Amino acid sequence: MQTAVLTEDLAFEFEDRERPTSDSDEVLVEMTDVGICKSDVHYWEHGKIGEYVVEDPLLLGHESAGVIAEVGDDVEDLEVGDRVALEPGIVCGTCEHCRRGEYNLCPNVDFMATPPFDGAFAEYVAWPADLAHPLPDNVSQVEGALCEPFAVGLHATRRGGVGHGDTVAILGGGTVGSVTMEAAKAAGATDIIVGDIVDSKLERAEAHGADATVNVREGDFAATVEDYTDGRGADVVFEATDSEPDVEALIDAARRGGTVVMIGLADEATVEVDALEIITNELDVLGSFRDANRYGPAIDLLAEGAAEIEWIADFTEPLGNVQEAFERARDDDDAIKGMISIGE
Ligand SMILES: NC(=O)C1=CN([C@@H]2O[C@H](COP(=O)(O)OP(=O)(O)OC[C@H]3O[C@@H](n4cnc5c(N)ncnc54)[C@H](O)[C@@H]3O)[C@@H](O)[C@H]2O)C=CC1
Ligand SMILES: CC(=O)[C@H](N)C(=O)O
Repeated sequence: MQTAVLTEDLAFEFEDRERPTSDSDEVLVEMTDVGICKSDVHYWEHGKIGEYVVEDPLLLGHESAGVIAEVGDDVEDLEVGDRVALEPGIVCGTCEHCRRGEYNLCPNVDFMATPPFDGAFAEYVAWPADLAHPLPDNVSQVEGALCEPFAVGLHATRRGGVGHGDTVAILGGGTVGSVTMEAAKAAGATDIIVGDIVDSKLERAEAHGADATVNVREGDFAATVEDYTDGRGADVVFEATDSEPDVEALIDAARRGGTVVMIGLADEATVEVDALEIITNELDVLGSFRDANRYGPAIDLLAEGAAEIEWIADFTEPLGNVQEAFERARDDDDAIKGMISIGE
């Protein structure tokens, strides 16, 4: 089968690899669509994210969907031909976090496209059946692949306790900011303010439900939220940029007793914070990492039309054009999400 491998020298090479077979609890999936995550772009450009270093050839891609080609002997609920979204983290199931249901925090996770674990830039992937989520007829393969970031947004809005009638402010209008906006709307938020540094991202956010936007290179995020809310502040504020987090702006944008949820993973994230502002305004400041048990809700919301996410996908390239696709994902500020189609 064809694969696109990121070599130790950070170049893409096409490698013919043996097609995997499914173990008894696995399905073999013929991949169709894989999103390019900014973490994939980061590995390609820099060879590492934190402690994770590309030391051996690696398949990138962890936002993926495909069609089942083979079913392991012990798999009961899935059939050949089923269209599925693949949840990318294989967890141990026995650590404290797995047992608490917060398996996104499992320290023993094998996560696709995170060294040394291969991702989905391959024609076939053998994957645990319980992480292969069937897609209803009205949920597309692209939406299936984008369930991964959408699940991140659903987890973050759940962490933040977004509820009916809430005002939500989101700093960052890229993939994570956009899916968080969709998740917040689905959770009942009625007022959404988005900040970014790229005008086209703000226009896209407005077209899909943002009530107010601000380019934070020209205007002030917290002041915009304050103006929109007549001085009250937002119930829940999300950090979804890839830059050093402007924690003061996030705190200032939250109402007294409100919540700040940090999602973005900046290279440089050590910041000064006025703890008194957090204490005297009784703010909840929370982190949000990946997701646990959000694929089911993600697929249900898409199937019911309660959320739309396909609009974040701007361009699609075949696996053979992976280099060009990554260059565009890196260079085109107007594009939110690039997709790789496999098997074309
Ligand atoms: N905590 C988690 O579970 C996850 C975290 N992430 C992280 O979230 C961050 C965002 O990821 P994506 O949305 O995929 O990236 P992205 O590149 O699609 O979006 C980032 C957005 O932030 C904007 N931005 C950059 N600097 C800004 C600033 N100073 N103020 C306002 N906006 C600014 C950019 O213009 C862009 O629209 C990354 O750091 C990524 O690693 C991604 C997935 C899961
Ligand atoms: C941090 C990322 O971008 C990625 N989705 C991951 O969960 O590793």
